[in-house]
Amino acid sequence: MSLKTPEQSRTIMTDLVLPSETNPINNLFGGELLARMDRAASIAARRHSRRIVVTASVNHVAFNRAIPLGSVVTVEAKVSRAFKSSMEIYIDVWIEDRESGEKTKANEAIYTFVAVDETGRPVRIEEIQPVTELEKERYKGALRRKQLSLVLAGKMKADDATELKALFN
Ligand SMILES: CCCCCCCCCCCCCCCC(=O)SCCNC(=O)CCNC(=O)[C@H](O)C(C)(C)COP(=O)(O)OP(=O)(O)OC[C@H]1O[C@@H](n2cnc3c(N)ncnc32)[C@H](O)[C@@H]1OP(=O)(O)O
Repeated sequence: MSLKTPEQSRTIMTDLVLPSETNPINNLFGGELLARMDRAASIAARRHSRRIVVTASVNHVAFNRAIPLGSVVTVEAKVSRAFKSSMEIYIDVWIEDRESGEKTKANEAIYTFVAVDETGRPVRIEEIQPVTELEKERYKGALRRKQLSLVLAGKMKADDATELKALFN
């Protein structure tokens, strides 16, 4: 049987920015965006694993562009790599120009989800096979990012993070 692809987990959520979701300078609250990304990522993780999933870590968030009130925001999440029970989810955030409809990349983030059983214990999941160049690039970097996240969380010794250390050699 062929492996699942990142495309099969792709989850797209499009929504508006309402006044109750903005900060005093009329841009989307960072926390609101984090919640939207968490929701999209959890569905992508679930689509890949078909199991209960929990957020284990927010590995990276870049708020590169403020998102103004009234914007149409699209959050696109895909599993970039599946390990034993954990999955890296890559999230791209786009805003749409009201006149032209053209989409501009506003932010991106990387989350880690873990598939668990009904008692919360991690369970084995299927591997994933990247197809496009971007998917292959994200797949390749995912082990390094997993090791960095584990080192920062105090769950791995820096000495054991071989893939991460290779960056500096
Ligand atoms: C079907 C389509 C339509 C679907 C339509 C419905 C969709 C409906 C979806 C609803 C989805 C709701 C989504 C709610 C999302 C929350 O909001 S969950 C709430 C927030 N999160 C939590 O409460 C999680 C609390 N933490 C835990 O339960 C445990 O720490 C964890 C995450 C299960 C890990 O447990 P653990 O004992 O550390 O287990 P351990 O074996 O050491 O690690 C397990 C894996 O996690 C990795 N890991 C652990 N910590 C980290 C870390 N900091 N960084 C990176 N990796 C880590 C390990 O490396 C390991 O990876 P693998 O090598 O197995 O791949």
